[in-house]
Amino acid sequence: MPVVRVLRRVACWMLQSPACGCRAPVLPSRFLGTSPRQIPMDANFHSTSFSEADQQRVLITGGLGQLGVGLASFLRKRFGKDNVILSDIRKPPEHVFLSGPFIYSDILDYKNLREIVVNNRITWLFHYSALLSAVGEANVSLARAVNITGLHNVLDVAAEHGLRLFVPSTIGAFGPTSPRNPTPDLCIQRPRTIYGVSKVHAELMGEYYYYRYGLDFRCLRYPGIISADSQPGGGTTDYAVQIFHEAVKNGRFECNLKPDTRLPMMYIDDCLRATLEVMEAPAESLSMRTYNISAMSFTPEELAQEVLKHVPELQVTYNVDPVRQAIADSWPMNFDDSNARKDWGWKHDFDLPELVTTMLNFHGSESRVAQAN
Ligand SMILES: NC(=O)C1=CN([C@@H]2O[C@H](COP(=O)(O)OP(=O)(O)OC[C@H]3O[C@@H](n4cnc5c(N)ncnc54)[C@H](O)[C@@H]3O)[C@@H](O)[C@H]2O)C=CC1
Ligand SMILES: CC(=O)[C@H](N)C(=O)O
Repeated sequence: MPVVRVLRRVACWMLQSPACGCRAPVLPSRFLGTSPRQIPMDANFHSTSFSEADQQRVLITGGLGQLGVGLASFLRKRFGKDNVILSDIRKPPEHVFLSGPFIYSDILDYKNLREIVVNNRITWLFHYSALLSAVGEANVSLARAVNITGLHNVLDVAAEHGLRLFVPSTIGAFGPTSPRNPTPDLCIQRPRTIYGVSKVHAELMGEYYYYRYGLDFRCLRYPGIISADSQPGGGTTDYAVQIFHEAVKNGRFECNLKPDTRLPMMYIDDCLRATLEVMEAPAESLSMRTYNISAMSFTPEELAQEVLKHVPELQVTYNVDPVRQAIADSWPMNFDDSNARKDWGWKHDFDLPELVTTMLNFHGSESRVAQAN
């Protein structure tokens, strides 16, 4: 009988969320040994002076990439301009610098990160810094540093200061042995890129910190994201952004993936809304800490056909990049996001036709769209 009781307690500790109340208290030495990050035994990660009802103070790392500027502008509408700080290691363009707070932050510099969080009384952190799939393969050691060591710094700072932490994962966290059509939330994950390996690591570390230290870690696996006003940072799905720039600029597009390569994709507005929705979801509605989200799935050929409806003179050719093609061939073709839809009501707005009209309109081709209709 005592054995059964002990086993039950252990199972409860291993399986339940920190919120369940039946969990054993956090282990005596909560943190990481000898580093300056060592935390006193009586530290309480949730003892900041901010409550849920308080105004959030937000930090975005890696904010000058394809997604960060859009995220900042989206979150500023919700929390106020001065409460959302964009950060990166690059120099911001003037319009970004003038649009709200910007700060230098290298996620590899733990003390710098901690100073920013403390001085700005940050409560929520969106961790966007990363090297994406194609550039990651071109510079594995840098990708390992930024995507893995950088993540460790972010996790520690977030846990130490009781932050709510969002880290995006990706369709790239799956590999050739995962079910690809569709790919569920929970299945075999054996990616073969440093990017994918680092994202599986992020998913697992975030969940570990949640169960072990009560860190409020939330993660979405994004599909390829398509945005009009920002350039992609070296991924495998970049072609789906570039086709719009090229279609409008010179009426020609050379695609670096084969015409029948099917990948899950999403318009940036859906992606940013999903990100805020999962961050604002009540903890009790989240049955998992990492969710797939999905909107549409198409091949280069299907995307080109849809663009051609509006830009009939567009010429599309194919010159396959073997690195990107091998990556794409190992990724999901369709993403199963039924858990996100069930748990916190995720619903996308943009399918392929809306995506194409929105992108072309943004690129100033309203007249072409009008002509074609
Ligand atoms: N764009 C997409 O289609 C998808 C993006 N994601 C994830 O969303 C996040 C944002 O993606 P993007 O904006 O597209 O990436 P991006 O590659 O365009 O931007 C990443 C940013 O990280 C910054 N960075 C690099 N090293 C840094 C360091 N040491 N310290 C601080 N910042 C550093 C870069 O300067 C860059 O501005 C990434 O984590 C990515 O993995 C996930 C799936 C799809
Ligand atoms: C899907 C992603 O994570 C990114 N756009 C990439 O292609 O690397």
